[in-house]
Amino acid sequence: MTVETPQEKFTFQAEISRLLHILSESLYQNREITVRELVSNASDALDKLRHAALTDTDIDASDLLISIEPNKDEHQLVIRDNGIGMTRDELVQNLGTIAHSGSLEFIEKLQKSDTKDDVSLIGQFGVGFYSAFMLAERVEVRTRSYSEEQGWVWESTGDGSFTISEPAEKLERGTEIRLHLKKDLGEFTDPARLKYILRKYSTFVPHPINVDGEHINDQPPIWVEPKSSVTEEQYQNFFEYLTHFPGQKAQWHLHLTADSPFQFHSILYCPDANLERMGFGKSDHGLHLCAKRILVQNDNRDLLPDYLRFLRGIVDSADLPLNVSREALQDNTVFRKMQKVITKKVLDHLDTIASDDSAAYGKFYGEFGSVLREGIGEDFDNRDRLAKLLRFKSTNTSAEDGLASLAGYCERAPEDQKQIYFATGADETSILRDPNLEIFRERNLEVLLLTDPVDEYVLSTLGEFDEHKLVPIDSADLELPGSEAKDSETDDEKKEDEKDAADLPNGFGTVLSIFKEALGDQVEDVRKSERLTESACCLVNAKGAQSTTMQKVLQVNMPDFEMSKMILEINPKAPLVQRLCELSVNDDNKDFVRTCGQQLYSNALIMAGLAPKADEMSSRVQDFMMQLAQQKSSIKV
Ligand SMILES: Nc1ncnc2c1ncn2[C@@H]1O[C@H](COP(=O)(O)OP(=O)(O)OP(=O)(O)O)[C@@H](O)[C@H]1O
Repeated sequence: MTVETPQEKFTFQAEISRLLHILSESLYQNREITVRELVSNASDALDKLRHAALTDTDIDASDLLISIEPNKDEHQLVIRDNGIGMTRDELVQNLGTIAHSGSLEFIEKLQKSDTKDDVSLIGQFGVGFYSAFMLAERVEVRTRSYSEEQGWVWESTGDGSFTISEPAEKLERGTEIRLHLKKDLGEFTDPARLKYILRKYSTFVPHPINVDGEHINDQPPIWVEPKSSVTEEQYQNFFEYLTHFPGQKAQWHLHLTADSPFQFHSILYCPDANLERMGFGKSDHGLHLCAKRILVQNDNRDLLPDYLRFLRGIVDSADLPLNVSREALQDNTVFRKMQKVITKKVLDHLDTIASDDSAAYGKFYGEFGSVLREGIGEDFDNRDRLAKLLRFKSTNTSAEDGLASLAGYCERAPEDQKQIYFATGADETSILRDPNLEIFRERNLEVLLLTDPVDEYVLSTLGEFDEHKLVPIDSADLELPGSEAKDSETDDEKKEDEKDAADLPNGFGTVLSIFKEALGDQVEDVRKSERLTESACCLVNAKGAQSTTMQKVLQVNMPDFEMSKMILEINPKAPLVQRLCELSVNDDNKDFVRTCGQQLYSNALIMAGLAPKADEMSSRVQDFMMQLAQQKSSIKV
């Protein structure tokens, strides 16, 4: 037995203590993931050493190896690598604090959930090492950095603190993780069981893995193989290897090979679920970037635009320099061309799915549409292509799988329809109650239903699609098919218009002017509505103004933002309005009509999701109730 002296004691960062507590209590059954995580760290350490050797010829990066040594008698499992190793400071930093931004969210999520499924995600959040405490009651790390002669021993029982000491013996370069296994976990000393686990999760590790001296991973790098020779199982295994997510299937994958003008091989995967939607923060994973099969970066986020950040995979190119910094890579011409080509190929692939299998595309869009649509604002060159990939709910029930594309919308629209109409609101039910929709319903015109303000932002950024202007239904800019070109109206149509004007109830003009006077500068205007068929009134945004939903979002985010004044539209066919017109001939009713105007405006505000002045409205409604109550009789007949 070796004796280490002296020991220095450290406390784990609070978040790590929380994580260790959760992991040690976790009932999660799939403890195999610990082996995967530790082997993955060992592989990273070998990659780092090989990378360092590119610039430092004194480093011997030959015979890199990961060895797994089970010890039944001692009830221990050792995972050893001859990689980059860690200095004392690196040990304190790397195995005592949280380095990755996403990991705090992961821990918070674990605390809230019953941890059953979420633990399997541990490797995605840069805290994989700590999974060692799911298997071990005590963990010992013996390590020596390639950059120094002195080695170090890190030790912890996962109870809130760890110690660091100098080993008695001289350590080889690299890292050894010794797991003193929990009592009931003897299976992790069984070589057959370990080989099974490693073949399942670590078969694509690009360095040899030995179990008790036997080399067990001989999987060829499938991305450089011809597509026809790669099986679905290999694609699936590689996806699991890349994502550290056992059992999750990719929605689709794209295997790309190019020889000119530059050479590259790539496999890109679209995961099944979007973790960002599940409450984890913005995904910060990247692609594995290799040059001639040697890993250059394992989280490259520059090769794909941000709006495709959900894709996972590998890109391997003989034309990329091996030894470059992130910044230098950005300036590399081949790299920039590769960005364009890969983005184009992904968009081509999405086009194909969208046209060949709308159900599959609907599933994809449901998960990742919220990320993809960011591209409309970010990627000017591909904006038109991205616009074709957008999907929305729509009032047209025959739209593909409940989601409508802009192209499909334009095909279905009458030929003289020059605009694409959209309605916005907190949810579909409240949008469908919007009185502004009445005319569209009556004339059977399709309206896109937007429940996420980001969609409205996307459509306003887009401006138009296929020569159709994108217009919110509560806009004064609305042009309905058939309502333009008054000059070319036939005599019959002109007569119809005149008849309409003559049909206006007597006193309508008086009612409008009483309303205008009552509302003063609270509104931009009060006018006759062409869009209402049933409701008495609605609010419309003045020409050029943003929609109400958009303005509400701006108001929440910018305290100084002032909503623009709206136009109150009155429906002359509504029975209440007609009665007010009759009453308006008698001057004695003027006050009553005025109060009705104020109340109609309050109602319209509520329907538009805006708040009327609560005190004024409640006393007004109370007065109305009083008037009605006084007309009732208390005598029982
Ligand atoms: N075998 C090892 N050799 C050298 N350094 C290691 C080794 N294992 C862990 N480390 C260091 O500890 C850090 C924390 O490891 P952990 O598994 O918790 O997260 P990570 O590996 O950084 O995350 P990710 O798996 O997302 O890359 C690593 O980044 C690395 O610097």
